[in-house]
Amino acid sequence: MTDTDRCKSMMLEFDGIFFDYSRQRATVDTVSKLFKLAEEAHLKQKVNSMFNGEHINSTENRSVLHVALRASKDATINSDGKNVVPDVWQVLDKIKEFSDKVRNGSWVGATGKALTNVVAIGIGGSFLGPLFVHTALQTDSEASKLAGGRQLRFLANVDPVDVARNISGLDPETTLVVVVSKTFTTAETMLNARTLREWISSALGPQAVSKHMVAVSTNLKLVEKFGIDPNNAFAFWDWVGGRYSVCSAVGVLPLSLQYGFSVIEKFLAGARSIDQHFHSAPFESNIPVLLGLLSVWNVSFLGYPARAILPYTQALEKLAPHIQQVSMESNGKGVSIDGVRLPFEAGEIDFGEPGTNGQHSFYQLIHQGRVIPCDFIGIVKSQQPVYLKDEVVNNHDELMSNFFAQPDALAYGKTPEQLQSENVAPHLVPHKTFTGNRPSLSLLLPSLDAYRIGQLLAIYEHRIAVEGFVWGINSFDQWGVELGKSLASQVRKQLHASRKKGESVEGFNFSTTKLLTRYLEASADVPSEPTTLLPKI
Ligand SMILES: O=P(O)(O)OC[C@H]1O[C@H](O)[C@H](O)[C@@H](O)[C@@H]1O
Repeated sequence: MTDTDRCKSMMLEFDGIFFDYSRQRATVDTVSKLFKLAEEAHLKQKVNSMFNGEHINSTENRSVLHVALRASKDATINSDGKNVVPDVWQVLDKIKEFSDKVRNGSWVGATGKALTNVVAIGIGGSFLGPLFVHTALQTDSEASKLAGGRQLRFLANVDPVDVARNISGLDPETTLVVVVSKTFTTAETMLNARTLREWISSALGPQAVSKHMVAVSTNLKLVEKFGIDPNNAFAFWDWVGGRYSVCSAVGVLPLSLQYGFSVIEKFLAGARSIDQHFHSAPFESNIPVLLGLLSVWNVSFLGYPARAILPYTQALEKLAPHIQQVSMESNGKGVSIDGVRLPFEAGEIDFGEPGTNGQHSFYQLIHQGRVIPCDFIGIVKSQQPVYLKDEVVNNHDELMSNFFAQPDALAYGKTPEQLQSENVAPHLVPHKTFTGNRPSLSLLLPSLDAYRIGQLLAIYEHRIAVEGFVWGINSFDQWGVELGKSLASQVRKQLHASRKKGESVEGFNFSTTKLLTRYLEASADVPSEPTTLLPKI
């Protein structure tokens, strides 16, 4: 087989997305062995089980049906014997109605002013996906026109500095707060929600809360208990994992408030297109399956534990942070789905930055240090073309020159012989040598609008599921986040007891006792009496 034949067989296209994996360290034979591995792992059956609503998240006894969130109205997707699609569309219709009202000014704040600013409070899956999509849409021409005069901000960290940043320059009279939490118990989100409730009610009176705060949750009882009108709550379901929830009200509500429902409907349609492809295409032409198998190849067979996500557009600057959660919370597991300790390491270390910024930061390590398989993501038509008449190329071509050059630099490198023929000083030859043979793959999207963003999201979601299915783990639970939470609540109790009653630090190991004591002593001037203090910025 010639190299051209090999390359040809490692390129494919689906619905406008061009995928080239010819720069992987894999032969055609490797790929067919990976298909055999997928068969051994019952990949096809596992994918079908997911789409059929079986309880594949066995440790939480739940189905995994984020695909139902973007199903068309007439589709049937069952969970526990019930078609969930009508419920999904009932919420989507409610979001459309509510977001239209807020956007056209028929839903106003307590003082009669239109609500032009939205602060979405949420963390983890209730934050990263919506932030990624928002950041990607901000510079899209259609979406940005529809967002004219409106602001969408995200308050995630429990750090009061994040509160200060989020309310800076905002007027409670024109602000709508959307509290987003699947459980409605997450400590960070609930404290931030109480903080912004105070911000609103101290400015406009407690009765203003019903006009200025709405919620997205699976726990509607707790929403009501918090003081949010249940009519202003937008539901989703326990078969939607937090990190897979951007297509539920978690993302659709804040994004529709900012851009209008019609734009977000296109985003859902893009994700749906990939869902259908993933569900039905044979492995050889299935983009998420190939991506997932190649990741397994890189991690488990070649021993490269990390992956760099390198989109060549600033609009995708929040893709890597979102994928970090989807991938690392899903596949960072130590035992198989049956609870048996894995004889290999699952999961992948994900990080990334948009090109070209990353090139001036960590690419040195990728070119000459450790081997990090790279995802290069390029866009054919820029969201914001710029062309200066005296320049050699337009600005997007300049960006894309790097998108095309970097994978070859990684793949082919530069040999000492080449350097010698360029008369490089002998003592510099080892420093200037590039070993090459460093794997990457390229995804080329025709443009970056709501539809393409939906496709990209679903490609990564399904790729990560494929990896988990092949590794034989449960990609849909996250028990590893619990221990830190319970230890934090022990610390919280201690801080309360020490500040209010002067109790000394007890029950912690030597190191934590020392650190806590020092922290308490050095911040003894912090008010311990109940006074309400809000950031002033
Ligand atoms: O949406 P919530 O219930 O507030 O949860 C927010 C986040 O909490 C935890 O950190 C989980 O590990 C995440 O998966 C989840 O997205």
